[in-house]
Amino acid sequence: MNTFLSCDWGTSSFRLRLVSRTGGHVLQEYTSPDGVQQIYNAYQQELQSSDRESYFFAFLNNKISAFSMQTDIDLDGLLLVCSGMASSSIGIKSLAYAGLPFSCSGRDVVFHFFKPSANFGHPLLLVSGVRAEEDVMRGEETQLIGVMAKIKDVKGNGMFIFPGTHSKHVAVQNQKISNFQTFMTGEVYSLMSRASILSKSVSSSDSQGPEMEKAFEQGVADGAEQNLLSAFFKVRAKDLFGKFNKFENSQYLSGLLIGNELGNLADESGNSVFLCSDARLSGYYSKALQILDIPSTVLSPELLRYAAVYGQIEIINQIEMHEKDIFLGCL
Ligand SMILES: O=C(O)C(=O)C[C@@H](O)[C@H](O)CO
Repeated sequence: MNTFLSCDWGTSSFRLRLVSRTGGHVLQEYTSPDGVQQIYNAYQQELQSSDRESYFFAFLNNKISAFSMQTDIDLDGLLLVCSGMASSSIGIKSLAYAGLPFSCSGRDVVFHFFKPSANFGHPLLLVSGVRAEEDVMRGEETQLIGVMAKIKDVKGNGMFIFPGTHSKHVAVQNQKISNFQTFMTGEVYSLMSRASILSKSVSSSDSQGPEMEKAFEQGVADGAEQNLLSAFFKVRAKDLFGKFNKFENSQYLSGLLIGNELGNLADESGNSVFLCSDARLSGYYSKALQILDIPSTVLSPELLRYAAVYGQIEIINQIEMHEKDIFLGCL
């Protein structure tokens, strides 16, 4: 079989794709905000009448049936590959992390293979994450494997930035992850703009303009230079003193956080920086890198959209190469 189902399941998003293994073409796609966190919370509220694995399998069965109806394609028995938070303490099954150094070829991936069962009729390859001394990631390693497979001119060294709820700065040396660091940029933005006193001083908007850009630029510069806990309060002061309106202030807050995150890259001189972002955040991060004078290569947001799919294909290839019989009859 040349097609498989690819699931990139994050804390707050669910992406299911029908993929042709040759060339990595995405034939059909379904996305929803049904992140792992939401399913785990629902499982906990339902008085745990079933075990966690069965609960997640029931959810996946429903999603795959709906996907099959929507596309009018028979998906029965297709291999499902799942990366991201599905292998975490709030996912289908908690898997141990792989350690460092971690090869970007996919060779070092820790995984669990579920044969088709009465509960779930698909063979399932559940991909685990990677741990550092004091940090963890699940999902970004698979995206990085995909990026490295597609970008042939990357020499195998550099700092790879994956913006998001939990932004990752991943250091790669000789095609291996040597270390990484998480920045809670997206999550802190959401908390500060919704749940703190600053919620009264900011309003998000999709519109752009020179004033909005100026506010973002100032935020990036202040965030990179100043103590963040103190800089946060300037958002309130700017509102009270009429220096920025609430839309501009939202850009300023966003700039503060991104500037503070990227300010850490000042020590990276001599190491190439690669921005690995989807379309939603690429503009903000590339602008911030420019403002901070950090030379970087901005990878195409279209490549990042499907990086998890490309990474999963590399992982399948590696597993097939080293554990020949595992997919017998599934692929
Ligand atoms: O492994 C875990 O439990 C995580 O929390 C990893 C998380 O940071 C993802 O990498 C991105 O959200």
